[in-house]
Amino acid sequence: MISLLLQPIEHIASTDILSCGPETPIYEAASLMVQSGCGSIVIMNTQGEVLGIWTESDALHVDLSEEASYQHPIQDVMSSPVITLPHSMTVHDAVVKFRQHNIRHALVKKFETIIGMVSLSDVVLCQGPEAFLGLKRVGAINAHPAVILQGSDSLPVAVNTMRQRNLTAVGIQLSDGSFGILTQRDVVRLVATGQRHAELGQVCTRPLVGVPLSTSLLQARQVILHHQIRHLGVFDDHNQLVHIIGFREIIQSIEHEFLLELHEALRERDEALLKSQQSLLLADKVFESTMEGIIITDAKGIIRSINPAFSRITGYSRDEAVGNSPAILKSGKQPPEFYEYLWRCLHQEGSWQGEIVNRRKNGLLYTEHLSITAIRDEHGEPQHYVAVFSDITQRKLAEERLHFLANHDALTGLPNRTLFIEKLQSAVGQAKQYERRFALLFIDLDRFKQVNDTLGHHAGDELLIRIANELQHIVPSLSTVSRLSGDEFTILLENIVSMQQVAYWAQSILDAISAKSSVAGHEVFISSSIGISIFPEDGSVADELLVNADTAMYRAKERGKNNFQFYTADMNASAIERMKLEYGLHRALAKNELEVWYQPKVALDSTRIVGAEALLRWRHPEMGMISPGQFIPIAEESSLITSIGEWVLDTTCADIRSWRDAGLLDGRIAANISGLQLKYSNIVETVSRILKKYDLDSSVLELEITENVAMDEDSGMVEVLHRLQTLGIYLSIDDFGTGYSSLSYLKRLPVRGLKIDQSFIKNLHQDRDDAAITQAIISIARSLGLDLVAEGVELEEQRQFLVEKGCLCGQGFLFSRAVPREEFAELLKKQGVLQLVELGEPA
Ligand SMILES: Nc1nc2c(ncn2[C@@H]2O[C@H](COP(=O)(O)O[C@H]3[C@@H](O)[C@H](n4cnc5c(=O)[nH]c(N)nc54)O[C@@H]3COP(=O)(O)O)[C@@H](O)[C@H]2O)c(=O)[nH]1
Repeated sequence: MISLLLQPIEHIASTDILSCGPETPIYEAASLMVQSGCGSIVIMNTQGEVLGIWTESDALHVDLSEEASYQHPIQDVMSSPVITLPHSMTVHDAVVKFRQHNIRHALVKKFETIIGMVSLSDVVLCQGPEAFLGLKRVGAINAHPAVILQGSDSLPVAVNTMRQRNLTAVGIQLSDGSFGILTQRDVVRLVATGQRHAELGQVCTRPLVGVPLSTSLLQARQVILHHQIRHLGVFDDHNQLVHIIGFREIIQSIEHEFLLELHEALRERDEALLKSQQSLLLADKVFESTMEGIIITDAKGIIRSINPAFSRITGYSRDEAVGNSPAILKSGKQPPEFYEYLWRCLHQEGSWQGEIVNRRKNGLLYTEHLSITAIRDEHGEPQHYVAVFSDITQRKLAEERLHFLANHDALTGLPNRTLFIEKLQSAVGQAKQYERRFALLFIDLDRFKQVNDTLGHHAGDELLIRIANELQHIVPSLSTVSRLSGDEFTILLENIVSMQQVAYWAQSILDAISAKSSVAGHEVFISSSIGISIFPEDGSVADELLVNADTAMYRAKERGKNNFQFYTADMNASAIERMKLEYGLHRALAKNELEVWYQPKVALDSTRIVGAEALLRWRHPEMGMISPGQFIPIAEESSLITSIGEWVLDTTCADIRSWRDAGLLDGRIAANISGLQLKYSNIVETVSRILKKYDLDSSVLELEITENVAMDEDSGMVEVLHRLQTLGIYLSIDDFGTGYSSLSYLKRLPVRGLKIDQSFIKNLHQDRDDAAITQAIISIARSLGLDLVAEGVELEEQRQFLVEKGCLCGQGFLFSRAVPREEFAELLKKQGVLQLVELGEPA
């Protein structure tokens, strides 16, 4: 309905307009109306101006009693003024005008020319009144009761009656009982022909076409159209004429329903309009206030509109953007194929979304998340493109930062284990594809833990950062340096051509790391052990290469640290062995698998026992007796040395106590003490506590410290040794001659004895150098006033040589191997109480 109401009135106006001049006599105007079948005539002057209108109902006002009145000019009886409506006015607005002016007709004007006439009936008819007509009965239209005159009544009586009672027709009862009808149109016809006094029975139209009360208005309308008449008689069940209804009444009777419907339709339209206005307003507000930038382009991609967020993000004002292409934002970071794909998506699917790097007006790059949608017309042709984007630069930076943190070591900034494994896997893939070799270097810092423990974690961190920088500078540019954990670093050397080349880099790394450096205000000497595996020889997958480089690194540790080792297949066996030992060592103490054995120290001239060295033994349930030379380094690496060392001291003191109680021992027993134990285990307090525990005097215990440990000037060793000396402990230097003792430093140490290393004793009877060294050590000891013990005396010639040169105390298989405590007790028993003698007193 709405669409019909919104059409212009010229579409429904009737264009058959009858007109006459204002001077036209009434009868002549009536005659024109009768001839043309029109119900009205428009009165115009010669300029074509509308002066008034004369309708069928106006004909009732003609005085039929006076003949001259027919001659009067029409302008005397016309209605004026006439409402004129513009041709483009909507039907809806015309209805409003009809109601405002209480009229049923209006002329339609186009460019000052009257082109037609529109009536309320035209409006109703153009809406298709069938639906309303079908629902209503003729009895329900509230028509006037029929006015019935007699056929013998005169025409003026009928005209007066119709005028006074505002009727469009009256019924005429004829002498034969049938009915005729006189309508306004009949009156016009009679005016046109000049009849004034005729009897109604002569001039009425007969017969009166009638319908019963129950007839629907739709049927009544069809009867009217069928008979080409304008009025119907309505008869009740007793065949009495109750109403006379005309086409106009029929239409008027549904006007009410029609207007109600119209009102409802308009209300709905207004509501819909309001809603759409509100949603437009809302959309407008969203457009203006959203945080997302919005660009609307035409079909050619030219910017037609942008919102404030666009300007905020890009820096381009509305004037700068509108009329331009979004290419003003192009950063050059996306290749042409990217844009080709974007446009293909837009054409095929109507939308695209993704991330894109663009450039702000100030030249800075930013990343945006962009959604573009094509707006198509009803033919599917794109009319506009709407692009909505948000600036995700900060989010991307945060994501990148998170990604970096997840893949890099926070302290050094180097790739961490996760990223290293990725790079290693990728290196394997590349090397396989291009048949190349690469080397994996596994670097572990030696004694880094001590730096941490003694100087604190800040110093440790400082050292790690320095080493990380060092490594990055030293290796070839395409290498990847990573930090796996703590003091473990890896280096991937790609495209290697020879083992010599790898060895060169490994040595360079060792040299760089072992250089003396200052950390947290202290001079530290740090070194490293490097294990190397080569692709493809030492592994075809990342894990295998890493495990093998790690194994080779352990071999480097075993070989005295500060060196590098290439992986070899046999390393695996010893690595597994080592793992087994380490695992077993953890439970050895708890399971009582450790024992302390004793090797006698004898007076070389008399072979009488003058002391003993406590030596640790591990009776492994499966592997049998394991030498301390095998497991002490593992204990040192895994920090087990502290508890094991303490257990040795406790067991030794317990044995001393029992031998003293048995009256077997009145002398001194030596125990070995590891450098780590000395530095990090509160050795002074431990020794003091254990002596107290067994109620022993400190003079019964000797501690042997290896030469290298004793010479470590930077570790605070001297202070510990002094404290032990203060406690009354006898200190001696083990393996003397293998290290690099500075005699002046040695002189300052609170040691009382030297033990000549067995490597010199072994061949002294046949090697002049060893004999000379041994003799030199004996001289040094003498000049420094130190006791001497020769270790590893296996032959009589060795014993004699030593006695001759003045070394009077020795230890070796010539006299006894290390034996279990019970056996040692037996040895003591055989020769009586062990006296404390000044061993090896220089001659
Ligand atoms: N920190 C600790 N170190 C310890 C402890 N117990 C032993 N050790 C050290 O282990 C290394 C190996 O010791 P071991 O296998 O017991 O060998 C000792 C002797 O059995 C051996 N020896 C003695 N005489 C001879 C000989 O005539 N020939 C020969 N081939 N070997 C002989 O020498 C080792 C004693 O060496 P040393 O300590 O240098 O006097 C060794 O370094 C031990 O120090 C422990 O409890 N803690």
